[in-house]
Order: sequence, then C-alpha cells, then structure tokens
Amino acid sequence: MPYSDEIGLTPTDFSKWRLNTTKLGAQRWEFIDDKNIHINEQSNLTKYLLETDDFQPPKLQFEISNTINEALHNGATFFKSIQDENSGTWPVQYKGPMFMTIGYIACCYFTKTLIPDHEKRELIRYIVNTAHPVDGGWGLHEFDKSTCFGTTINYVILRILGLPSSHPVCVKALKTLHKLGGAIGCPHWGKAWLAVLNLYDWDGVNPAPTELFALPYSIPIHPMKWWVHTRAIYIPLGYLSTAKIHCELDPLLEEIRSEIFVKPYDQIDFKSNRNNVCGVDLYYPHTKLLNIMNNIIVFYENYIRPKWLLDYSNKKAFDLIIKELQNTEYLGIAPVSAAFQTIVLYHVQGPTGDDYLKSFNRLSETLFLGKQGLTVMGTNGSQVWDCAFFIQYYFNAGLAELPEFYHVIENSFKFLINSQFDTECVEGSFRDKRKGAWPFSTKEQGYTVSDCTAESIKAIVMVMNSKHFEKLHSLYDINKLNDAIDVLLTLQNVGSYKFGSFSTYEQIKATPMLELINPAEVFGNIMVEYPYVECTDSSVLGLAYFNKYSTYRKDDIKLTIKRATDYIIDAQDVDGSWYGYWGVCFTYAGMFALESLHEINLNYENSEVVRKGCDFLVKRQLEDGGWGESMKSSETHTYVTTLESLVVQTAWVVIGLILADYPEKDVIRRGIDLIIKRQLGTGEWKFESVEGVFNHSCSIEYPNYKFLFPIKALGLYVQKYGDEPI
Ligand SMILES: CC(C)=CCC[C@@H](C)[C@H]1CC[C@@]2(C)C3=C(CC[C@]12C)[C@@]1(C)CC[C@H](O)C(C)(C)[C@@H]1CC3
Repeated sequence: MPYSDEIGLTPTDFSKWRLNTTKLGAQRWEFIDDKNIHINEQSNLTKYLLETDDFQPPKLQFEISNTINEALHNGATFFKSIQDENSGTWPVQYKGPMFMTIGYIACCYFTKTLIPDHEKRELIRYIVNTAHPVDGGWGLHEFDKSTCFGTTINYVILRILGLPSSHPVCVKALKTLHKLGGAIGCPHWGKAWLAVLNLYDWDGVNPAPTELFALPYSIPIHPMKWWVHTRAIYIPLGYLSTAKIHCELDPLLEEIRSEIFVKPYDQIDFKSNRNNVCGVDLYYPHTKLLNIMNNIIVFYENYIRPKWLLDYSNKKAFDLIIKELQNTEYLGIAPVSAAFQTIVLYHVQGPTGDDYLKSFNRLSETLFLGKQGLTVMGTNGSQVWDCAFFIQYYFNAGLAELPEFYHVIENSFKFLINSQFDTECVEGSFRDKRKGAWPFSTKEQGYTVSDCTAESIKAIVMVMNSKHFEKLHSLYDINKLNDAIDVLLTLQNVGSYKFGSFSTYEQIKATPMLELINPAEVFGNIMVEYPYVECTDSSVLGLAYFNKYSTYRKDDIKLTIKRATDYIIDAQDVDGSWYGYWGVCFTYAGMFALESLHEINLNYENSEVVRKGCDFLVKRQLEDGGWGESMKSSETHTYVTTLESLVVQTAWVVIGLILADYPEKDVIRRGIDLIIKRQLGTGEWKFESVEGVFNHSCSIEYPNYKFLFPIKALGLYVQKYGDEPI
C-alpha cells in the first residue's frame, strides 16, 4: 500500500482516469466525469499502468513455460498486450528526477491557473510517496538522500497544492530542511524557481545575463554551442533573472516564506548568499573563475548595464524562445526549459497570448499518472527509443514474423516512420539539419538524437527487408533512410577532441573547459556535448546494418564505422570495462560495446578487447547466476554490485556475452535461468531497480527495459543454442 494511503491521503477514483494518445505519440491523462464512465471504457493498458485489480493479463500460449522459448513467447505476449494500439507505442511513467514538477506548479501559480482537484490530489500523493522514509525530505531523484534543493522545492509544491504546514508530512520535511540550513542554500535552479515564486530575492541568485545570446556566434564559447539542454534552460532563465520577474506576493507565499528559512525573511541578506549552496547538494562546486565572473557580472548589472542593452538582449532571448517553440510544436526540448519559457511568455504576452496558451497547454503532456500518483516526467516520454528497440528485438528473437505479433509490429512501424523529421528548424535557431533523423520521444519534440536515429534506422531496415511485412513496404519511401544517414554522419565528432565518437544531440561544438563556468552546482558535464560510448555504439549498429542492404554512401559509412569503433576500443578502461552514461552502468555500456564490436566481427576468440570486456563482466556474476549493479557505479565510476541480481542488468550482460561469442555457455545459461526465474506466471517482469541515469548523479526509470532486454536475451540465446528445457 502506498504510504499516502496509510496516512489518509486517499487516491482519486482510479477507474475514472483515461490515457489519451495521438498518432504522433503524445500522451495526456484525463479524469472523466461520472456520465462518461461507461461510454469511454478504461483500457486494459491504463489498468496495467495504474496497477488496478481489474487489469486482465493476456491469455498465454503456454500456461506454464517448460522451455526457454516458451518463456520468451510468454514474455513477448505480455509486452504485446500493453502496447497502446492507437499510437503503436508503450506509454510509461518515465520518472525519477524530483526537480521537474516544480516547473509545472510554478507556471500554474504564476499564471493563476487553477489546478483541478483530482490533479492536485495525485500530485500531492506522488510527492508524499517519494519522501525519504527516515527524514521525510527529498533529493535530486527518487532514491537520493535528502537535499536542500529537493526538500525545498517539493515542500513548496505541497504547500502550494494545499497541504497545510501542520500536516505531519510537512512538519517532518520542514524539520529536515531546517537541519540542512533552510532554503537559503538551494542550488542555482532551486533559487531561480523560488525567486520566480517570490520566495527568494533575485539578488541572491547568481546572474545569467542574456547579453551572452547577443554575442556573435563566432566566439568559441558562444552559448548556442553549449549542450542543447543547458542553453535551452539558460535562455528563459536568463530572461527571468535579468528582468527579475516574480509573481505577486500573497498570504500563502508569505506563510511559506516564514517556513522555509531559518531566519525571518526580512532579515535575510540574500545578496551575500548567492554562492551559498548546502554541502549535501553540492556535486559540482564553483570554480574561482566562475565566482570572479559572477562578481563582475553583478557589478555590471547593477552599475553599468544600459537599459537599451538589457532590452536588446532580452529581445534576442525572447526571439530564441519563440523559435524553440516553433521547432518543437510548443513543447520545448524538456520540462525544465519548457516551464521557464512558459512563464516568460505569460509575462510578455499576458494571459491571452497565443504562444503562451499553446505552450502552457503542452506542459500537461509531461504529466504522467502511476500507482504512486502524478508527476512531471524527465521528458514527454520515451516512445521512439522503445519502439526502435521493440521492433529490432522481436526480429532478433525470431518473434517478429510470427503471425501473432504482426499487428504490434505494424503499429510500431507506422509510429516510427511517422516520427521521422521531415522539416528543418526555422532560420536563426542555431539548430543543425534534422530532416531524416529521429528524436528520443516524439517527432513534435523535434530534437535529433544520434543513437535514437541509428536504432530507428536499424528497426526500419529490418521491416523493409522482411517479406512477411511486404504489405507495409509501400507505406515508406526507403530513400528517406538516406536522409537519416546524412544526418547521422554529420554527428560524428571529427575534431581533435575524442575523434570518432558520437555525442547525444549534436557534435561537440565548444571546449569542455566551459565546465569551469558550469553554474548548476548539482550536475557535472552539462555545459557542452561529450563523447558517449553508448551513443557511439548505437551509431555503429545503425550504420553497419544499413550498409549491408544499401549502396548509399558506402565508403563514407565504412570510414565512419572505422573511426567510431577505434574510439570504442580506445574508450575501454584498462580493466576491460566501459563506463555507461545513460544506463546503470558498466553492464549497460558493456552490452552496447560488445554488440558494436560484434558488428565488425570481433569476438572473444579473435580480440583481446572483447576478451577483456567479457572477463570484466563474467567476474562480477553473482551466486544466483545473474548480475546486479547499483546506481552507485554511475556516481563513483567504479563497479558497485547489488547483493541480489537484477533482471535488466542480467539481460544486458547475457546479450553482450552471446554476441561476443563467449565460450562458456554455462555462464550464460545461468543468467538466462535467473531471468526466467524472475518471470511471473502472467509472462511479465516487475520493476526491480532503477535502470537509467543522467549526468552521473540523477536516476531515471525506463519501465519498458524490463521487457525489451530480457526478450532480446532469451531470444538471442534460443537463436544461438536452440531451445532448451527450463
Ligand atoms: C540536467 C538537466 C538539463 C536536466 C533535464 C533532464 C534531461 C537533460 C534528461 C532527461 C532524460 C535524458 C536523460 C535523456 C537523454 C539526455 C538527457 C535527458 C533528456 C538521452 C537522449 C541521451 C542519449 C541517451 O542514449 C538516451 C537516448 C538514452 C537519453 C534518453 C533520455
């Protein structure tokens, strides 16, 4: 039972929630009224997502699985049953970060938009259910220790949503916040949200001058050469902070002011707290250089900045915001920047502003309901990424061409082909060519991701080469894949830094020395693009697979693959491991690296690199036959095992070992046994532990991984060794 139920915060009536999707994969939760409850039936998928008792698991072909193939088929049947047929995707609560919802709440409060009661109740429940079980605070992500940032913003949300300060949840959280020194020590983004809500003085927030965006692009550290997320956040944040925008003070805010600090609000000298960050939060301390720069900028802002220059650069920032909205169908790249942007739009255009209204409306697509309540996710979903894996893995596992899976593949294929970008970004938005590429979530979100493009290419080539799917071939002009290849080839880093690698959204455009002025305090490595071994691996996989079936740019592709695999080999650590940036952690990267090396015919027998890669993983096999890695691996850059194995990581290792032609079959079989042991009678696997991570310190769940990777692992095993009894 969720904690919220135990303390009397009852959930809304779950039978009234509906998940609506569009063909392009947008997701929106709706709470319907009594009249419509029987007209608009709740789907089985919704029941699954809300974990209600009336969820109907699918009828399985094998009531009890006696062989590996039967277990595989059952798993695949379960996963098939939770596809959203309308969009062809697998909607999931892509949760983990605890600093997303504040944006939505601040937007609603700032714009005086009432949050309906059912939404409020579920938002409260989610926060209450993720409070730290001992001290009642919150951290950066759902499994973190309590921090000043997490505790402050989530406390503020609860209060704004109507939980009284005397409520035991608030009392406990506030005690923890005060122990941490109160909200004064929030890191930069926390201070910014508080300042927007008039709970902190902008003088206590380090500057983010919009003049930066008015500089000529030729400057090597121009902000539009930073990582796409960081620049997307600092444009509207810069606007809000230079214009010192905040909402009106009201009695509730006055109360909150009196609660979250350890001193009376009027007695706080905010100016002297710009660099005060609570020790527990500090992941990436300021450099001396940043402090000096901040002092100079503050002096400039207070005494030198002419009004005309401020107006001019804020106009530049505003224009960039409008362009971002045009490029993303008003979604914005991700929820943090989207919320800051929406507030800027409201400030400039007022409550009836067209852009403001559109932008506000789309914020709801990042809200997702689950058993624990409603929360703002890390992005507007993981649709493309999951579909690309799904199609490939059903092919890998020998399932795709079975008649019972025809329709799920068809749905997903249609979604993927409709998610390919077919337009370029608007002029002057500092965005690269995107036509032909794919994003991580939906086409409307509009941002190319290297590995999402590569994995989608591979999935589409599989369907287009299968006679079984002949009827679908006329739906797609195969030449469109050439555009995808064109974009993917431009993404390889070919400068002197990390030659041959691939990053996430763009090539590396500016020096990592910019990290010296990283103002975020809670994240490292966010200023520019970096080389990522997983993105490089996937890019190799997509390119190599395409190259087998097409004559298009054959030599360019070969050269790119050569450079990329050289990079992958070079990125291996002396102990044989690869550090994974986007999944937890060495098991994730190990799988991708071994698969990409397999693509260039390197295996355990003929390659020292592969041998070391496998041995590193095999040494970490647990007694129970599987593998389990803690999120601490990502934080400490050292393999930290869990006590018991985890299904997803076991699958990652098994896939890597099979593709590397690891010679000891028994080692692999024990991993397979663990995966099967954890499968339920319904064919499904349950959530065990967080699978994903970003910026080394923040966890994020990928709920579809617990199906995708076990299915691939079992399937590859059967393809290689034949079916075996369990
Ligand atoms: C520190 C900041 C700016 C926080 C906002 C959160 C975003 C930056 C995160 C949330 C989800 C996220 C981890 C994601 C990615 C980048 C950073 C994201 C968007 C990418 C696209 C990077 C490439 C990866 O291989 C993969 C495709 C798995 C992920 C998907 C999610």
